[in-house]
Order: sequence, then structure tokens, then C-alpha cells
Amino acid sequence: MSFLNGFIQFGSSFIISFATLFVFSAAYNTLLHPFRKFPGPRISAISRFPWIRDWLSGNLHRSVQQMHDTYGPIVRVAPDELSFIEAEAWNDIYGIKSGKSFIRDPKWYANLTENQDDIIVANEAGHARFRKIFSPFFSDKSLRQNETVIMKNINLLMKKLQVQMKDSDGIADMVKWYNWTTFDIIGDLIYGESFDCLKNAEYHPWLAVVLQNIRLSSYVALMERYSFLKKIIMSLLPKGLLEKRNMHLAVIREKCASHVQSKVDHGIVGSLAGTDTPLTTGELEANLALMTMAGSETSATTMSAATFYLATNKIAASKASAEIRSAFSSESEISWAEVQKLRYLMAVIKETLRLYPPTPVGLPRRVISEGEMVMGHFIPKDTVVYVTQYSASRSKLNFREPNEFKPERWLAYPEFKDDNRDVVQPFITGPYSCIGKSLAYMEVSLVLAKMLWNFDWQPGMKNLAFENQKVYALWQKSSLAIQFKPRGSFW
Ligand code: HEM
Repeated sequence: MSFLNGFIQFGSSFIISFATLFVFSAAYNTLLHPFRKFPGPRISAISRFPWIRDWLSGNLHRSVQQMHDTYGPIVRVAPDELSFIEAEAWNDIYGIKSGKSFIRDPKWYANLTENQDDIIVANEAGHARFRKIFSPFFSDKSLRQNETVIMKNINLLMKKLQVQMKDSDGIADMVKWYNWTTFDIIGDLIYGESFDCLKNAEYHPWLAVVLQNIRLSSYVALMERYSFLKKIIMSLLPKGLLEKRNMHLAVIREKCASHVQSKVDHGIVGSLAGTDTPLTTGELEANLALMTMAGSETSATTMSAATFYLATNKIAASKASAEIRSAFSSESEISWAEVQKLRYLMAVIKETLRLYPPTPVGLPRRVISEGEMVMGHFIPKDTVVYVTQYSASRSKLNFREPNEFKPERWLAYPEFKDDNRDVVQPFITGPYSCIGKSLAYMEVSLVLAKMLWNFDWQPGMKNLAFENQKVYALWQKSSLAIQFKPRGSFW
């Protein structure tokens, strides 16, 4: 009995302490916090719980968009966190002050490799060192040298799709095919060998793991924030996810080790693995693990989304296909140098990146200096700010018909003259921006050019629900079944 009484007493004191703490912190957040003047839902100003709920349910991009629609261009999405949707905020938050005043929020960015920093989570000096080492591999010169290898994979995609079409009445799940393509390309560029997903027309077991890791990273990010809840969060993890993360690392280790032994001199590994290298083995593994994921998933997302928008927009699809078919007299003329001149195709890609940015939620920056100005507002130390791409793109404050796919807005059409195009920064800006931007443009434009050259797409498919996806930092894409026919066949 005395044990029961003790237990009840302990329980009640715990609840009272917790409730008191909650009331005090809610009062502080509402009345005294430096962010009290910024608009947003009251519950989000008091507590981070709504943010956690939306983050874990994959709906954060939608809920932040609703907040901006309701409260305007600056919103308090959590007690110590502001989201912006104006172009000037990019430079203020991600520009040259990055690294000195703003860092990637360590409470959000999860370390993919245990105890080993990669370019994303490294400190300012570490980041600069990694960036210097890896930048040459993503330069225009290097990409031109690798064009044959990239094209080899894209040509294989075309061939395989032609075969598949015969067997499936022209229907193909393009999410799958594009994932395979970009993964094979990154395999060639990093490890000097393709993963052969296209050849075998199936997921390499590792790719399946990489895709699963996206979901895992959202849980790991929560663990970084609430380390005292680590055990509970771990127990909520979908079964087997952690083992898969370990497998991801094991494959990278095995790939690096086998390259060192065989002294293969192509691919990034060929240049950087071994004894005479500016990186430790751990640093190399961590960065390659990151790039394998960052360099394949995001480009595949862009290809899938562009395909979705073209398949559901008859006029845009026929303009894009007419442009390509009149620019070349044979498929072999299609090259990176030439596709960059296709204005409509480039506008299609930009419009896709606007409506379906591969990193849709805010990439948070924590203030480490005594405070900084963002859009004329003082942002104190240890608070978090970001631009939310999905909300910025879909706001009426920035675009006419924000939810409509209109490549014409990138081509100086007068009806879109007031669009705020500078707010669209899918690769972000500044010293921490995407290292693979040119590679991404190259892959996406060549793939789309060849798809439009080789196939007639069933026009105006209306029943595709591809926009309605969940986001766990990156999009959790469902399948995308598109019907094609070899060029010149009739529907
Ligand atoms: C459409 C495709 C892509 C998009 C939209 C994209 C977007 C981004 C964004 C928004 C960031 C900043 C992340 C942050 O600060 O949290 C980033 C960083 C990065 N991306 Fe990409 N990316 C794409 C393709 C690629 C490709 C093909 C690679 C090749 C490996 C790549 C490698 C990286 C790396 C290594 C970083 C870290 C750069 C640094 O910290 O200096 N990305 N990317």
C-alpha cells in the first residue's frame, strides 16, 4: 500500500512539475520571447508539438504553406523558428554570412554515418575543406568529360523502355525507371561502375536501402533534438530500418576498400581512395554515402515531377516535344551543349523545380552569432530561420496562378511579368549551395529531351495524383504510371 501511495505521489509531482514547466514556458514564449511579434498559430508559438506531429506524418510542407497563406510572408512555425517566403531572405540567411552567423541547425541535420562528419554536417572549416576537394568533380569541365558515361545510361533507359512498352501496353512506372537511371549514373561517377539497375530492370538492394533511409533520417533528426527521448523514438522506428542504415554504410565501406585494393583509377573513389589522399577513409566513406543519396534521389524526383507535369499538361507537352523534334535531325545530335539552348525545355525544368522542389521544407539555419538581421528583423542567437521552398512557390504573394504549371512564366510572357522568380532557389544560394547543380541540370535535361524525342506521351492524363505525396525532408514518392508510345504511333 505504501508503495502504491509513493508511486501516486511521485506520479502527481511529476505531472504537476511538467504542467508548471509547460505553463511557464508557454507564458514566456507568448509574452517575452523575441519572436512574440511574429504571426502564426498560437499553439505553434507555445509548443513544438504541432511541428513534430506534421514532421512525423509527412505533412509539414502542407501545414507551413497553410500558415503562410493565413499569416503572410513571415510565420512563426515553432516557438524559436521562423519561416520566410520572400526572395531577399535567401541572401540574408544562406548568403555569405553562412558559417559565421548561421549554421545548418545541428538539431535537424542528422549525421548519416556514426561519428563521422560529411560535407553537410561538418563545421565551417571542415565544410570548406570538403568543398575544395569535391568541387572539381562537379565542375563543367569534369561533366563534359563524363558526358559519354552519363549518356550511356540514358541511352540504356531509352532502350529498356522500348522493350518494356511492348510487354505492358506502353505503361511504365517512371519513378522506378528514373530512380534506376540516376542511381546507375551516380554509381558510374562515384564508384566508376554502374549499379546495373537499368540492365537488370530491378532495384539494386542498396538503392532500396537508400530510399528507406530518407524516412529514417526524419526520425534520426528528432532524436538529435530530443536525445533524452532517444529510446522511445528508437522503439517507434519502423522495423528493420536501422539494420538497413547499417547495410548502407557496409556497402560503401566495401566499395571503397575494393577500389583501394584494385587501384581502379576512375570515378571519385578512384581519385580519392588510397594512401595518397587528402581525406581519411572515414571522411571519404561519409561523404560518398551522402552523395550517393543526394546525387540520385533529388534528380530522379525532378525527372518524375517534370514527367508528371508534362503528362497532365497537353499544351506544354506538345510545345516541349515540338521544340526538341525541330532542333535536331537525329537522336545522336542531342548533347548537353545543345539541350541547354532549348528555351522551352529549360523553362519546363525550372517550372518543375518551382512547383515540386526536391527539398520542399525549410532547410534550417541556427544563429550562432549574437544575432543577425533577416529582412530587416533582428534574429537573436540560438533561434532558427529558413526559407520554405514549397510555400514560397505556391504563394499568391509571389506568383500569378501559383499552383498551375506554366513554363511560360520563365519566358518573359507579359501575364507573368510580376512573378517573383528570384524566390525559386531549388539548389539554395551561397557557399553551402548544391555542389551537384550542373550535374542535376545535365541529367534532367538530357533525360527529358530523349524521352520527348523517342516517345509520344498519352496526352492530358488527368487521373495522376502525384502532387499529393508525403515529405520526410525529401519527397516520399509513390509510383507514376505513364503511358507512352514509340514516336509516330497514334493513340
Ligand atoms: C535536382 C537535383 C538537386 C537538387 C534540387 C539539390 C538540392 C540541394 C540543396 C537544396 C542543397 C542544400 C542542402 C542544405 O543546405 O541542407 C544541396 C546540397 C548538396 N547537394 Fe544537391 N541537389 C540536387 C542534386 C544533386 C546532385 C546530382 C548531387 C551530386 C552528388 C548533389 C550533391 C549535393 C551535395 C554534396 C550537397 C552539400 C553541399 C555543401 O554543403 O556544400 N546534389 N543540394
